Amino acid sequence: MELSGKSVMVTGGASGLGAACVRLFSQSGARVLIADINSEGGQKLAQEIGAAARFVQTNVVDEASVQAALKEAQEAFGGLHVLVNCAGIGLAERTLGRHGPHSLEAFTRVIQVNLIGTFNALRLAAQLMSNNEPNTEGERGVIINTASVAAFDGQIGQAAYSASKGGIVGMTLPVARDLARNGIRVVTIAPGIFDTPLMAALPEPARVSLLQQAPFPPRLGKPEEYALLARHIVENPMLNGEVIRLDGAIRLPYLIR
Ligand SMILES: NC(=O)C1=CN([C@@H]2O[C@H](COP(=O)(O)OP(=O)(O)OC[C@H]3O[C@@H](n4cnc5c(N)ncnc54)[C@H](O)[C@@H]3O)[C@@H](O)[C@H]2O)C=CC1
Ligand SMILES: C[C@]12CC(=O)[C@H]3[C@@H](CCC4=CC(=O)CC[C@@]43C)[C@@H]1CC[C@@H]2C(=O)C=O
Repeated sequence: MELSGKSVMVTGGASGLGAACVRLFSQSGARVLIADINSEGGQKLAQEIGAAARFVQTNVVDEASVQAALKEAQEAFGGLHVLVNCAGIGLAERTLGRHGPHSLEAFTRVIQVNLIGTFNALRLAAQLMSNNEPNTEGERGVIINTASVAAFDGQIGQAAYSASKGGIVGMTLPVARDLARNGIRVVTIAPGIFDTPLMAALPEPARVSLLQQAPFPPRLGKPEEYALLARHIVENPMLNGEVIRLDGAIRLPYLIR
């Protein structure tokens, strides 16, 4: 699907990987709805982009909140062709720590935002996309999810985070199969380690240690590199039902030192 003239919603679009998609997609001629819980960052980015962008404060976990964002896409842009799911949170907590077992509340929160929030946004977006006129390939929409390499090589302290990302990996194929009859493709990106505010939460020694494990290129990924792959997924109709690692060949060690 060609991006130019299309309507895109980016959850978590106020920061990091999502913000890079907002910038690249709007430069590519799309109109972009930034759907993020962070209103300060979202409004600032929408102002930076200008007429091609809108911000709607959105909590991906909440059905009414996502519906309100989609209503804005319908009213401001005439519908929705592409959803990029980037909203997510991190957590580091051992299953059995010094002070007792993992907090069930924290585990539930990570699953809620990362996994259920992704499904909530994609199911509601798919409904809106299904109203689109198909293009010559029969495509009505494209959905891009964000997992993590932690879905495959989760580290100590990442039970909740890895479970949430593993859930996104696991639902990619069945959701793509479900939506095939609607002409909607579904692809998940599993990033390695990217230079974003989420990553900045990691203490410097841990960052250095992780970078020493990066074969090539020996650096953090740039958010623009994530956005380049997201744009390619939109443009390439053969990509569907797949999880693509974008990681410079990194394999996470079992422990961040
Ligand atoms: N930065 C990295 O190295 C990697 C990031 N990821 C994943 O990529 C995605 C984007 O991460 P980054 O850009 O690095 O993080 P980030 O922290 O820069 O951006 C995440 C955005 O999600 C928003 N958000 C959080 N909870 C939300 C909610 N309930 N509803 C709506 N928005 C919400 C935040 O306000 C923030 O703007 C996340 O799902 C993360 O797990 C995966 C692998 C590596
Ligand atoms: C999620 C990821 C790996 C992590 O677990 C960390 C997170 C950045 C914030 C963190 C700070 C900590 O003190 C503990 C670990 C963590 C939750 C990292 C951002 C990207 C990493 C990832 O998903 C890799 O694929």
